[in-house]
Amino acid sequence: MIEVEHLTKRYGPRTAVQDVSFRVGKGEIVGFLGPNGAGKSTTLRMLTGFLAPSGGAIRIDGIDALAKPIEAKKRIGYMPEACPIYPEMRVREYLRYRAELKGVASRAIKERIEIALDQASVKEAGDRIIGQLSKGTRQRVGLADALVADPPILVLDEPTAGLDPNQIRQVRDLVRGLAGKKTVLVSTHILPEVESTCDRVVIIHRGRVVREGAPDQLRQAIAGGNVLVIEARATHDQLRGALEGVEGVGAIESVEALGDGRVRARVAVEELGEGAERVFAAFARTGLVLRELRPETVGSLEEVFGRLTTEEAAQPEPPASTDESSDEEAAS
Ligand SMILES: Nc1ncnc2c1ncn2[C@@H]1O[C@H](COP(=O)(O)OP(=O)(O)OP(=O)(O)O)[C@@H](O)[C@H]1O
Repeated sequence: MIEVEHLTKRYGPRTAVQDVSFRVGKGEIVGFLGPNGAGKSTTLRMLTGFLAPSGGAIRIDGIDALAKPIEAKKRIGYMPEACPIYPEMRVREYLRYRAELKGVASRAIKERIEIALDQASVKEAGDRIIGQLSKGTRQRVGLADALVADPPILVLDEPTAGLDPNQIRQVRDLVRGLAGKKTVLVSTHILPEVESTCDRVVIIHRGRVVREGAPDQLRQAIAGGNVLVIEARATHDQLRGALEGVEGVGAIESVEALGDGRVRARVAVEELGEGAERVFAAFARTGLVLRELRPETVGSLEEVFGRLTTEEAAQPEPPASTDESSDEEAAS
């Protein structure tokens, strides 16, 4: 449904998005994850037709979005980061205005507004003045706006930014509830958000895609193979001696002295289960006390992200520009 190929955006000499390619299949919920300034909003604005790319291609539901931007836009409900909502309008009045703008047939507008209010869990605020709503409720009005024309694709830019934990949960539930019904691309810099709502994650850092996969796959990929964590009452040399020549046991990747005659080591093994059995037997043979033996796991995607961005941070910064203006803003 969404195909992005070699997308690039330069702001003067600064390249904000560089050679970004990814796809979002029909009915998929994909998280677009990256730290602040990674290029998420710039990418989303390009693929929703609000910003002209410097290079690359975008296809929305098979339509070339650069050649036929109006056709492509009709298929997308876009919720920008700072949702432009008119504070003096009432919610239903605003959604009517938006539905008309989006070309919803006039006989269908009333029903579409009620459905969108319901989907965004904001029905109770339908007759209230937007300027008097809490930030969370306003955010949900933005979501109702994205849904009002019943587009097959939703592009949501940080929909939970600035919300309290309760409101965040509501928005997450809502996005999850769209699974299978809509194709969703949702940007965030918050990892638990993608873990709990997304089928797949595209991680962007400094304008480039650094990883892509299911949240679980990403965690495994970064765990870096089969590693056992061993804690024993032993010296470094005793540990090395116990593991020497044990079948299926590879390099000792690190050893840490814990004091009190204990060490903790990370050891590469060919296979986790068998490796653990063999390490256990080897320690039993030597009579050394084994205190802990477990596969190394990466706790959360938070850690994955930390590792990825640290790897990337080792690379030099792209040249900065003082020109903050966009070179080719597209008409909305
Ligand atoms: N109009 C602009 N002119 C110049 N540089 C810009 C402009 N808009 C964004 N940038 C720069 O492009 C880079 C990517 O910004 P972008 O807003 O896309 O990041 P983001 O991942 O959405 O981050 P955030 O969550 O902070 O919005 C940043 O370095 C930003 O400073």
